[in-house]
Order: sequence, then structure tokens, then C-alpha cells
Amino acid sequence: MSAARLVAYDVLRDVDEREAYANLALPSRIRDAELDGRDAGLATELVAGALRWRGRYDRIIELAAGRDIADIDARTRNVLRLGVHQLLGMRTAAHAAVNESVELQRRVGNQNAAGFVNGVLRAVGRRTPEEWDAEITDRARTEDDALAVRTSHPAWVLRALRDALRKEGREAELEELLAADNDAPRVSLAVLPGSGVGPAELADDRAEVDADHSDPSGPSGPALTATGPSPLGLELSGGDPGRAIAELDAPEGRVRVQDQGSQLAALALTRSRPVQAGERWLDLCAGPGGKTAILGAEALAGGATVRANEVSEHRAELVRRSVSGVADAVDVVSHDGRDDAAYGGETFDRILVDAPCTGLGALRRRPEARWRKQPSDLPELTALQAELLDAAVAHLAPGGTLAYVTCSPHLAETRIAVERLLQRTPGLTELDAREALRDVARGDIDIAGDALSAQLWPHRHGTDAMFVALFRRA
Ligand SMILES: C[S@@+](CC[C@H](N)C(=O)[O-])C[C@H]1O[C@@H](n2cnc3c(N)ncnc32)[C@H](O)[C@@H]1O
Repeated sequence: MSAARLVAYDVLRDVDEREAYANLALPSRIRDAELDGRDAGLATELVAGALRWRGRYDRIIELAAGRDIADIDARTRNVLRLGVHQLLGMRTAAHAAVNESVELQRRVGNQNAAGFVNGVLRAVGRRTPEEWDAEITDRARTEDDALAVRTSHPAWVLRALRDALRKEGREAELEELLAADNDAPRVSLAVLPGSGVGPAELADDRAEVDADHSDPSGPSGPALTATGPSPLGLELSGGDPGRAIAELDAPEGRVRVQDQGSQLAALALTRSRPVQAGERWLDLCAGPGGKTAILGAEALAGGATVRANEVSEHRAELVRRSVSGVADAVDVVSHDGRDDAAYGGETFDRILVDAPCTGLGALRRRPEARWRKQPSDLPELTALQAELLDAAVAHLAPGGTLAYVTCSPHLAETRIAVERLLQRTPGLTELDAREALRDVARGDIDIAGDALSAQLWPHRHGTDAMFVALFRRA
């Protein structure tokens, strides 16, 4: 039985039983099993596919088995999900997918269910993915249920995404968005401002090196291009980002993996008005420090300084590492952002509240995330977001700018949170975040809706679904 499949199975179990993040569990399992590059690639594809498509595959398993998915034991369920992904999502030959899955079941699951696995997967393999999708649609109770299952989104997430698009008058984009959530994104890098070299130059240098060394008959390496909506952004077509960064001729710690929506959100605050030397900035929820690094670089260039706060000590340590290239401008502390201690007795000219949220904006990068969150998580999160915002506003200097950012398009965490903040906070004015983003973006950027706040989208901007609102205190 292939070691890659066993690794993939173990990671699915880590995700189920230990609430592990697949992108963290996978590399350590791959290392422990000493998989070579090809098998590591296979294990990665199996894990991402089985997790991302879980909702759709579970319905297909139910239809093929004539049994509710909840009535199949957890181990067998994961063996079946991996098998269905090989049959419908990869080009694995049907007999290999079935035989390998039966072997896996014998090894890790209930021996007596090996025949069941064999029978279900044979039934799954007798139809094409399109035929299964047609069957899902025929048997669904509602059109929404059919769409949610075919695109493997929980129904409540689908409704939340539709509500957010509808608010912008863009409901027609829903299916495009759902498809984008299921596409593994290209890796984006950020070149921190003030690095002495910009993204276009780095991409050109790399293209020249590739042209000098490439063997015209061999495959070319992953491409690095200065593309995407962030003026700091580079996009990598594949391969190991750490290696690509190490090969660039840029100062240590200045080029980093970061979604371009995150880059834009940080720049919307730092470039919303010119920086005055001596300004004090605060990043209230800083861990793991992606946006702090941009704030730090912008602060260094403009003569400002940054206090970065993060409630978790462990994540505060990640922030310290993340800002190593711009450490002179950044002071990292660890407090609850609702406590005065987080502010060190000061007020700030700019504050970023990149609040803890459902993370529904990053589904394409975290394949298990959509199955983890529940609507019941929302009240606690929105209460925390409001408390963090209130504490931040209380420490904003007169004339200071506040950015409220979430990696979620859920209206309760975005537009509704903004309306409520404005209602309860006299003296706070909302600024035009759409304009701020258009001003900083590379090229034209299509931000929809009448609100002053801005919602980015995977299908429209190639970014995570980041939300940005800006405010000024009188
Ligand atoms: C969305 S993440 C921030 C991402 C970060 N700004 C970046 O770009 O890398 C939210 C962070 O808020 C932290 N957090 C949660 N509750 C908090 C609180 N009460 N005070 C401060 N930080 C908090 C979480 O630990 C998490 O690291």
C-alpha cells in the first residue's frame, strides 16, 4: 500500500481527532514518513481534495452506499473520502483507487468493512463526476442544497456569501465565488516597502536567471511574476515558496508569503494619508504578524513607530519573528486588546484592528476551515470584535485613523459591525475605504456596492475575501 495514502489518511485523522490544521499537520507527517517529492505531492493533493470536497463526496458516498454518512464509522469515512477523490478528482485508474483503498481500510480501519469499501467505491467509479452532480441535483431538497453540496460548501456559508454579494448588487457572481473557493490559489509574496528593490525588478531578475540557465529541452521552473492587485505583490506559479524567496536577491526578511488582500488592507491604513514623522501606530491583533511587517516597513520609511499587540504569547513570538526585517520600528507586546495594558497608557495616530473572525474569506487556503465553523460561533466573535473596536477607538488620538479588517465577508462581521460601531460612537466618521484601496492598488480594482467600506473577493480580485473599513476620530 502506498505510503502517501497512509500519510494522507493520518492527516485526515489529525484534523478530525485533534482539530489539527492540515497545512501544519501535513509537512510533519510527510517528514516523519520520509516521503520523496512525488509522494509528498500525492499526499498533499489527497488531503486537500478530501477535505475541500468533503461535503460533495459525503453525499456521493451516501448515494452510492444507500446509507447516511453519519452511520459509517469515522475511519471508514475517511478511507472512502480519499478513495472518492482518487476516482472523481484525480486521474487515478479505478482499479488502483479501489484496491489501494481496500488495503488502506484493512490496515487502519475495521477489517470487516473492507468489502463495504470495495462495493461503495466500485459503485462510485461507475459514474462520471458530472453524472454524480446530476444525481445530487435530482435528489436535493432545494436548489440551494444542490448548489451547496455540488460546490462542497455548508449551506449556511453559501447563504452568508450570497448575502454579502447581494449587498453589493453582485449576487450573480455567487457560483464564480464558490468555484474560486475550491481552487488552490497561487502563492503570493509581499516585497516589503523600503527593501531597495521592488516586485517588478525581482521578477525581471529571476526571469533573466531562468533564461540564462534553462535547458530549452527541459521543463521550466515555476514562474515569478509581479502580478495581482497589491503594489508589493509577486505571484509564484508553483514550487516551494521558501526556496523561491531564498533565491531572490533581496535583503533577509523583506520578502514574505502573504495574500495580496492582506497586503492591500495594511496599505489602506498606512497610505490613507501622508505619514508625519513621529506618528505612533498600533496593530491590536497582530499575530502571526503578516500585516505588522508591512506596517513596520511603512513606519520605518515615514519615521513612525508601531506597537504590535497579540493576546497569545506564542503568536506574539511569531510576530517578533515576522518583523525581524523591520524590527527597529516595531515593539511587540502580549495583552488582551480589550485591556488598557494593551495600549501602554498611550493614544495612537493609526490603529489596525485585524479582528479574530470566522475566516470564511480564506476557504481556498484552508481546506478544512469551512467544516469547522458553525453559525453558533458568530455571536461570541461579533461581541469580541465590537469590544476590541470600542477599546481601540478609546485609544485613538484626535484626528487618528482606525482600520477595521476581517478575513471574512460575513455581513455580521463586516457591514453590520461597521453600522453598529458608528451608531454607538459619537465623533467617529467613516472614511472611503474603496477610494483608499483604489489609490494603493496596482491597476484598476473593481470594488462594488454603495458602502464606504470595501470587500475583496477571491473570484474578482484573486485575493482572500478581506473586508476593510476606515474611520477617523474627530
Ligand atoms: C485575524 S488574526 C490577525 C492576523 C494578523 N493581523 C496578520 O496579518 O498576520 C487575529 C488575531 O487576533 C488575536 N486575538 C484574539 N483575541 C484577541 C484579543 N482579545 N486581544 C488581542 N488579540 C486577540 C488572535 O490570537 C489572532 O492572532
